Formats: sequence, C-alpha cells, structure tokens
Amino acid sequence: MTRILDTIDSPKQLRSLSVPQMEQLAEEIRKEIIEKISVRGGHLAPNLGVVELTMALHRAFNTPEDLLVWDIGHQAYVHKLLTGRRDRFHTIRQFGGLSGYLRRDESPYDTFGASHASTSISAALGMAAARDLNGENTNVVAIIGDGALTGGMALEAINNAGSMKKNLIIVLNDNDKSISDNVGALHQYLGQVRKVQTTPSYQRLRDMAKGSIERLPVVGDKARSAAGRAETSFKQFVMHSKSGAIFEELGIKFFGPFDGHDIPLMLDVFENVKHIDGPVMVQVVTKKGKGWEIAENDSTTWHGPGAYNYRTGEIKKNVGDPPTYTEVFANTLVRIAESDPSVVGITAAMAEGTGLKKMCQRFPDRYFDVGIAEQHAVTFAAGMAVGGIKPVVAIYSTFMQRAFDQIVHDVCVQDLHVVFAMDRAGIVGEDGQTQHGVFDIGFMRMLPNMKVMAPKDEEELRHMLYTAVCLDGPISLRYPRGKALGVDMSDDLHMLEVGKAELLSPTTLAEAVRSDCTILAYGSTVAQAEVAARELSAEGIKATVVNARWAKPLDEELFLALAQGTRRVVTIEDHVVAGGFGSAVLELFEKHNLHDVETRVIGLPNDTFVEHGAPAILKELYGLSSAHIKEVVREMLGTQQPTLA
Ligand SMILES: Cc1ncc(C[n+]2csc(CCOP(=O)(O)OP(=O)(O)O)c2C)c(N)n1
Ligand SMILES: CC(=O)[C@@H](O)[C@H](O)COP(=O)(O)O
Ligand SMILES: [Mg+2]
Repeated sequence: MTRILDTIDSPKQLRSLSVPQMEQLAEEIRKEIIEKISVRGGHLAPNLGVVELTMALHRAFNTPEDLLVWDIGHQAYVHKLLTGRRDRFHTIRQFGGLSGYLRRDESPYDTFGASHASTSISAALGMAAARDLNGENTNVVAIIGDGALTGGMALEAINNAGSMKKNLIIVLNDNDKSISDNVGALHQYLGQVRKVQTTPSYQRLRDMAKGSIERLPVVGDKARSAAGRAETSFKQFVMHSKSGAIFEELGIKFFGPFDGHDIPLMLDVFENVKHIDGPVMVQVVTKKGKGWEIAENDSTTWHGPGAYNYRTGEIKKNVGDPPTYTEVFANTLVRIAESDPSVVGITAAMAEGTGLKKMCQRFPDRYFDVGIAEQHAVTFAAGMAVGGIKPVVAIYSTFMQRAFDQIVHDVCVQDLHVVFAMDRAGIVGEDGQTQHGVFDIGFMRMLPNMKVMAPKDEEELRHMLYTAVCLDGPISLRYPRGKALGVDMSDDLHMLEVGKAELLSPTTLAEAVRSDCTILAYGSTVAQAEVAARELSAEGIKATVVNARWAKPLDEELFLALAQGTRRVVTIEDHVVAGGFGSAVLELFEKHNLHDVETRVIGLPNDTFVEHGAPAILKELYGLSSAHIKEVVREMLGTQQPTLA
C-alpha cells in the first residue's frame, strides 16, 4: 500500500490532506523514524513527541517563506521528512548524509543552524526585526522546549521580545522533560500551569475555545486587520486565568496549554495566533516518545539511544566492552567525594551524559543540576569556591564554549579553585560540526592561572581528576566520548606532578635523545602515537613517544631536551591546530630560539568545521591516525614507506 509519506515532497502536499489523512501520516512518520533510527541510533523520543506539532506548523504556516526556527534541532527529524529530505533520511548522522540537527546549507526550510540549546527565540526575534526593516510580512515562529527554556539566552530573548513588540510566535513545546527530568523554578511554574489541562474546568474551557476558534476570521489579508477581534475572542476563551501570567506581565501574550497531539486543535491555534499583533507564546503539551510505549515510559534512555532492535526495543550493547571515560570519571568523582566532603558535582542538564547522575544518587546534597545554563554553572561554581567548597563542573567541551567569559572573569581572574571536567573532547562523531569538542585546549590554555591537562587513558583520568581536586586554582581536564581503552585500573589515587610529562618509549632520556624523532602526543592521541612508533621501528626508524599530560604548564625541560637531541618533533592532538597543544610547543621552541628543530603539528585543520560521521572515518580523513603520524615522520626523515619486494 502506498504510504501518504511517500507522496510528501514538500509541505505543500501536506496542506491538501484531510485530518484523517494527517493522522495516518503521523503514524507513518513515527514508524519511519523508529525503524530508520534503529540502525545507527539518533534522537528518538524528542522526535516522536513532535510529529503532530511539526505537521500542524508546516500546514498552518506558509513555509519556507514563513520561518520556523527550531531550538536545538534534535527534534527536527519530522521537519526533515516533510521538507524534501525523506529519500535521504536513512543517511542521517552518517558521513556525507543528512545532519542530525539543522543546517542552513542543507535545506531552505532550515532557517537557522542549531544543536546548542536556547538560541531559537533570539534568532527568531532577529529575523522578525530584519523582516520589519525590509518591509516584509512573513511569520516568524520559534519552537523551543521546556528544557531549552531554562537557558539564559532564551530568557534574555524573552526579555528583549517582550519590550520590542515585534510580531513573533514562540511555541513552547512542553513535554515536562529535558534529557533527564527538567529542573528549575520556571519548570515548576509551568508544571502548575500544565496541570490545569486535565481538570474538568479546563476541559470545558478548551471545548468552548474550540468552538470559538472555529468562528474566528482567519483567512486572507483581512485576517490581520481582524487581529484585535481575534485576539480578544481567542484569549477570552482559551487563556486560563493563571496560565503564563509571568510571560503576560513581560509583554508576551500567552495561550495554552494545548494538547500538542491534537491535530485539528493545533491547526486552529496556529491559524489564529498568526493574526495576533506583538509577541505571542503558545504552550503546547506533548509527550516525549509519543506512540512508542517503551520510549514514552523512559524518555531519558530513549532521548538519543544508540542502535536498537525496533521490534523488541532492546538497545544494542557489546558485552565485555571497556567502561566509558564518562563512567570512570563519575566513579572516581564519587570515590573522591567519599573522602572529601567539600567536593561537589555540577552539571548543566547533562546528568546522564556526564555521569554526574552517580553523584546525585550517592550525594544528592552535593550534586547540582542547574538546567541548560553553562554560564551560570561556572559562576555558581566560582561562588562555591569562594565559600571553600571544591566544585567539579562537568560540562561537554562543546557546551563549555558557552561559558568562556565566566571562566575568564569569574574564575581565572580571581584564581578560584574550580575543576573543569570536559567530557566529549575531540571528535565526537555523528553529532557533527557543532558538537565536536575541538577548541577547548585553545580557550583554556590562553587564560592566566588556568592549568590544562588530558589523560592518555582511563587510569590516568582517575589520577588527573584527583590531582585537579587536590591542587588549587582553576584547572581543566578533557577526555573523549565513548569507550575507554580497557587498561588495568589500580585501586589507588595519586597526584601527578604539575607540568611533568611521561616518557613512554624509550623510557630513559639518554636513549630518547638519540632517537630519530620525538612524537609529543596529547590526551587520547597517545595511543596512535605508540602504534605509529612501534610500526616505524619495524622500518628501522626510532621514534621517541611522550605522553605530554599537560598542555599548560608544558614539561619544558623534557621537551627542550628531546628537541635538541632528536632535532625532529611531531606533535599530535585531537583539537584544531590553532591555539592547541602543538601551538604551545611551537611557542616554547620560539622562546628558546630552537628555529632549526624541524617541527610538525598534527591536529584538525584550522578554519574548518569537522563534519559528522563515524569517529574512525573522521580521524582517518583529518589525519588523526597512526598511519598519518608515520607518513609525517617518514617525510621529515626523507624516507619512503618500504614496499614488499
Ligand atoms: C547549550 C547546550 N547544553 C546542553 C545541551 C544538551 N541537550 C540536548 S537536548 C537537551 C534537552 C532539551 O530539552 P527540551 O528543550 O525540553 O527538548 P526535548 O528533548 O524535551 O524535546 C539537552 C540538555 C545542548 N544541546 N545545548
Ligand atoms: C542534542 C544534544 O546536544 C545532545 O543530545 C547530544 O547529542 C548528546 O550527545 P551524547 O550522545 O554524546 O551524550
Ligand atoms: Mg522538553
């Protein structure tokens, strides 16, 4: 049987469907998403929750002329299916395939790139201001989740929108969830409002509202002139006395809550709010994971699962895999916290992702989820440090970018003891451009008072975290996404000497300075450097391998001795070249006038955003592989790869 979905090449076709056809399409879309995403994983529950909402938006608004601005974009799979990307949907998040988020270069329907939270209202308000300056008449709609609403930028934008009075529609997709349970006073406030929906009085009000909406004038150019009448009528019947009062008082007309899975109701609501002048917020209540019971019941697990069996709902796991870096970090933090009551853990809405959930379970009073509020998390930590507490702020490298000035102004200037634990450092893979953690060495290293380190494996991560907690002042460590190396783990925790690297092979300096070249590797790239050195030795090339441990302070004594001895140095890091570890080494050589040491810096290319795809593909492509290290060493030595006779 032909699916309706297969006839939808653009929202235009959607606009001619009957409501029952739209309901059938909703089911087809759910099936398509559940099946296609099962192959390699992706954002599932957020998308199942917005099927009807997305269809109603594309039908009620004249996209792409009317602008839909999605927040984060992890819930934009339905939008992709409806906007001409159905045929490529199976390629989503793979190298060369569709992005898992929004990209302006992917489709004219993607009006604003996203993946970091809380940007939609600012961007949409900017578009509304541009529209007015250009004398145009389009609708601009921001769609933001209740989680993203906890972000400072969203609140800054609401503050601005409420006073600018531009025509702007904000759809609050309230599913009562961030990745984990949502947090914060605003969330609690919206929770009280949301409850209204289930009370009989609300139901009566809603039924009345439906009748009133049907009578409203909504078509043609006359509609805008009828805005005042529409608004009064609409509000009179729909708006509960308490709902959204906070937004109303800030100058934003508030409507809702509405059932976001009720297609006719959604269509009525959107047809009407587009004729209202000034900024409007519509609260739409949806169920994360809607339509697949297993995902509805545990939307946290199903927020962004890996590959799964869509028939059984079993998420695929490889038995016997090493732990993830995240798990090792979290277990170590709990262990340190057990012996030091002043240690606390802070997350910005990533309890599962950073592993801090373990701190929450073990020490609920010493665990803080501040919402999607990285800036606040850092200054909150700084305040705690002033009070003699030792905060460990666990934030993905990419999201730490948000808090740069707080790290500078609130932590480093005051030399406060805050530990920055940056998970997902380096190439993260399928999440792509906006989520790779490839700038943090640069932005941390440049800051006065900051110390910067990265472990070569999960055992070293444990000692680094311990070192960071025991030292004083700002200190950061970075570690990659996913499985660790599976090395043996000790029981002890000991401090590492600040600014001291580890000479891995050969192990004595006397021998190391006599080798053909030095490979200075930082963090997760040490493993590739060791492989390269082993394989080069089979070719008769002696390469010294150093686990740098610190990008700041550098082990100057060791690096200078090796540079002067071997005269050839290769650095490698999982980070852009500009400002990274290799740059630090070049600065050191420059300071000591080592101009005649041949140096090569291996890292991600400057001025390039790394695409999405499997990490192995990306690392190979961008030269973060043992094969590339070998090529660079051979090139320096002027030797060719041996060929078989
Ligand atoms: C700045 C930033 N911090 C953290 C994240 C990670 N993150 C992705 S989705 C999400 C939850 C968003 O919740 P909500 O906006 O309610 O959307 P839902 O998933 O419920 O649809 C979080 C915390 C992010 N994308 N951006
Ligand atoms: C949308 C978003 O930013 C997160 O869901 C992110 O994809 C999580 O990444 P991990 O899968 O590495 O936790
Ligand atoms: Mg939500």
